[in-house]
Amino acid sequence: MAARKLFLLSGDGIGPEAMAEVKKIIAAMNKTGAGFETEEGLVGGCAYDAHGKAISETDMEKALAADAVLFGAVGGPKWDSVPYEVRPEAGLLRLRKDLALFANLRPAICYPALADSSSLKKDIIEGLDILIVRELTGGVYFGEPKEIIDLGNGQKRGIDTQVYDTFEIERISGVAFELARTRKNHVTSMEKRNVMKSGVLWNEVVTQTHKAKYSDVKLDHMLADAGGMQLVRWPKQFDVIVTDNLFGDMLSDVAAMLTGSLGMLPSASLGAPDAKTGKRKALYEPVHGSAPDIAGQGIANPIAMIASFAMCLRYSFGMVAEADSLEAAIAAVLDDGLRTRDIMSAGMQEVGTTAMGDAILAKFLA
Ligand SMILES: NC(=O)C1=CN([C@@H]2O[C@H](COP(=O)(O)OP(=O)(O)OC[C@H]3O[C@@H](n4cnc5c(N)ncnc54)[C@H](O)[C@@H]3O)[C@@H](O)[C@H]2O)C=CC1
Ligand SMILES: CC(C)CC(=O)C(=O)O
Ligand SMILES: [Mg+2]
Repeated sequence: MAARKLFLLSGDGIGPEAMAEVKKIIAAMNKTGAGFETEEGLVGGCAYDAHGKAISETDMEKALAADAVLFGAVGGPKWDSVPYEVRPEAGLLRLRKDLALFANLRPAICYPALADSSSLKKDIIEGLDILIVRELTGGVYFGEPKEIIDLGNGQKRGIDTQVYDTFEIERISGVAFELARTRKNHVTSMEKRNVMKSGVLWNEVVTQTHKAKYSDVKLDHMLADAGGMQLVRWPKQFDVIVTDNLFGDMLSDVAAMLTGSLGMLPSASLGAPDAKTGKRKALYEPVHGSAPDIAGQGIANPIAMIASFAMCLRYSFGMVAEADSLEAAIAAVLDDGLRTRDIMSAGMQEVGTTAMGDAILAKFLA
C-alpha cells in the first residue's frame, strides 16, 4: 500500500494545541498499519516570524504534493500590524487558491448530548444535521481590484471586489446537488440578488444547473440575510446550503453556535477530481480561528480539529469505517458527560484539551 501523505500545518494560537490531539490519533492508527506519513510545516504568524512570509514556497510545494493537508488555525494580535500581503491569514488564502480548493464543506451537526447546551431551545437544534457548501476560491476575498487608494483630500478608499463567473457557480452548485442526493435531497441557495449583480448571476446559474442535471433535488432560493435569520429561527428546515465565499464564512460561524460552540465545527476544502487519477487536492481545518483569548491555557476544544481529521479519512482516503468510528467516539465521549469549557454545562465534567483528546482516542481504539 502506498503511504498516505499528510502535511500538517498547525499554525498559531490554539491551532497547535488542537493538532496535538490529531497527531495522537494518527500515531495510534499507524500502529495498526494505516500507513500515514506525516510532515510538518509553518503557516500564519509563526511562518511570518520564521521567514517573513505567511507560508514559504517550500511548504507550498509540500502542500501541493501531499494527499491531504491538515490545518490548525492562524492569526492573532501579535501580527495585527504586519503588512496585509503577509499577514497570517494570507497563508490560508494562498493555500486555498493555489490548491484550487473551491468547495468548502462545513457540516453543522448537533450531537445528542449537546442538545441542551446551545443558547437556542432544545427543540430547535436537537437532531440538527445541515451542511453548508461554501464557494472558497472566488468572490470578494479574491476579486480584483483589491486595494486602499489615497483620494488625496485626507480621504482613502478601501476596495474589495465581488466577482463570480458562470463556471465557478456551476461547479460549486454541482457539489451541493451531488451531496444533497446522499442526504435529504434538498438544496437552499443563498445570495443577495436584490442588491448584487453577482447575486443575480448566482441565482440564474444555480437554477440552470438544477434544471439541466439535478431536477430530482428540491431547490429553494433565499436571500442571504434572511437565510441567517432562518438559520437561527428554525435551522432544521435546511439540508444543504450553497452560498458564496463571504456569506458562507459568516453563515457557518452562525451555524457553529447552533451546535454549541465554534470549537465543534469541522470543515473539508476540496478541489476538483484529477482527470486521470480521480484524486482531489484537499485541506481539512476547523471552522474556528486561533482563539487568542484562550490560547496557551490548555482549554481549547479539540473536537472541531478531530472531526476535521474524520472528514479527511472519509474524503481523501475512503476510510469510511474509521471516519464513522472517530465521529462515534466524539459522540460517546460527549454522552459520558465530558466537556471542554466552551460547551460546559451544569452537572457535566469539565476537562482540558488533552484530556478530551485522550478520551476520544480511547473510545476510538476501544
Ligand atoms: N481558519 C483560520 O485560521 C481562521 C483564523 N481566524 C483568525 O483567528 C484570529 C482570532 O479570530 P476570532 O475572531 O477571535 O475568531 P476565533 O474563531 O479564533 O474565536 C472566536 C471565539 O470562539 C472561541 N473559540 C474558537 N475556537 C474554539 C475552540 N476550539 N475551543 C473553545 N473556544 C473556541 C474563542 O475563544 C473566541 O472567544 C484572528 O486573527 C482571525 O483572523 C479566524 C477565523 C478562521
Ligand atoms: C481566511 C480566514 C481567516 C477566513 C475565515 O474566517 C474562514 O475561512 O472561516
Ligand atoms: Mg470564518
